[in-house]
Amino acid sequence: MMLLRAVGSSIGGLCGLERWDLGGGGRSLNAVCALSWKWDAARNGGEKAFLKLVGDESSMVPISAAELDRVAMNGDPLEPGKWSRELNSLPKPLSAIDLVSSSQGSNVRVAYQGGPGAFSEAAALKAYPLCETVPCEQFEVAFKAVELWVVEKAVLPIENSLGGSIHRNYDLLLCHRLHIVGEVQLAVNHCLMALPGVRKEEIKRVLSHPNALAQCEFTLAELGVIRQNVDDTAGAAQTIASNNLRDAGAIASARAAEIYGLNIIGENMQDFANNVTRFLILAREPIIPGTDRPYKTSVVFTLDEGPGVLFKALAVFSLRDISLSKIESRPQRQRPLRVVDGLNNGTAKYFDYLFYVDFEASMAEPRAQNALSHLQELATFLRVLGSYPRDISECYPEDKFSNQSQNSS
Ligand SMILES: O=C(O)C(=O)C[C@]1(C(=O)O)C=C[C@@H](O)C=C1
Repeated sequence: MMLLRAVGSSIGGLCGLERWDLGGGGRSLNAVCALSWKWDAARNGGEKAFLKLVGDESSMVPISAAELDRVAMNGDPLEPGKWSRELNSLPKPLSAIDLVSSSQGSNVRVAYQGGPGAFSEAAALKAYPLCETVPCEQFEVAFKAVELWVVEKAVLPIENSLGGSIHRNYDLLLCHRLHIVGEVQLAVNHCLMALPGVRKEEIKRVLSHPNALAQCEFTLAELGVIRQNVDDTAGAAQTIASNNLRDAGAIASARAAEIYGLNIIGENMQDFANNVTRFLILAREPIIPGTDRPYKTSVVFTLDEGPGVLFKALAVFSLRDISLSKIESRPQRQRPLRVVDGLNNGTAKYFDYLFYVDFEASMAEPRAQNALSHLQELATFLRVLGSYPRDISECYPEDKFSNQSQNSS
């Protein structure tokens, strides 16, 4: 079964999504007919239109608005012989070179929260060095951008070594049906920056993302400045530059200082030098997990009440020698309290939780499959969020982190 998707998007956001089932074998002619039919709608909306032929979901071919123009100029799509030229523009078989560039993210659009120069953009570029990064105002917009085919991937922060979990993204993982296909760990060096000529002593307030301000809490307290939350670190730098704020500094990346023309007046502002943020890479489709490298699997589940249920749930992993790398619990928002019959004193009300667990095995391994079928017997709800390669790359280019952990052991 061949599918055709056309996505119209304007610079600022998504305008529409269409999906046709073309039936088997209709890839060429039917696809082009459907394209010229769709062209009017896309053009009239002043949109940049993309056509994606989907055999398996990985063989996407975007067609530009100029190509759409050319197809439309050719007139009646059913006129015999008209389409032989168009057939030449159909997807070509992948070459080894295509595979190398696609692993680098060439032609991949990656959404992140914040503006150019945000740490999340750096994480997206670490994951896909050749990708096109797409800034989003909120985390939720990045989730939706993937769901609505505006981008192929989103890279979003999930935890930081100083600040802990980014709970909003745990909650959003459950509200959306995206899959975790990878992770990126990024060393975060917070710089204090201000307009050229402004000295540290002149700064009365510091603007940044709340997570960034929290990571610099002690340092900023020593400076005695007022802290002001903004949507992202790069946005803080931009606000100072565009409003010519001489009494304010921003906590952001060195790249943000460069982009917005600010001077760096303090480096490594975070309370501990080795500050790392872990990001998740999200996509519409899961990857097929392998066993060729270290993998991680992320699941979320709920449990009934009863003695030792959480202990039993976690034992399914230890029984099979599977290490857990992270446990997080979040209250169940729609049903926060669970009423339980108390022994002697009537009923008690407890918070009801969702448990998020990352374990170090691939879903391709029988021990992981067995652990999850065991967990399913105990859980009232279980969802696999993704099984993906662990980020084992150097986080600090100079390997500062591992030297220090060796020294301290
Ligand atoms: O504001 C940014 O630059 C971001 O990318 C956001 C964010 C976060 O949400 O934690 C990402 C990395 C750092 O931990 C600080 C801020």
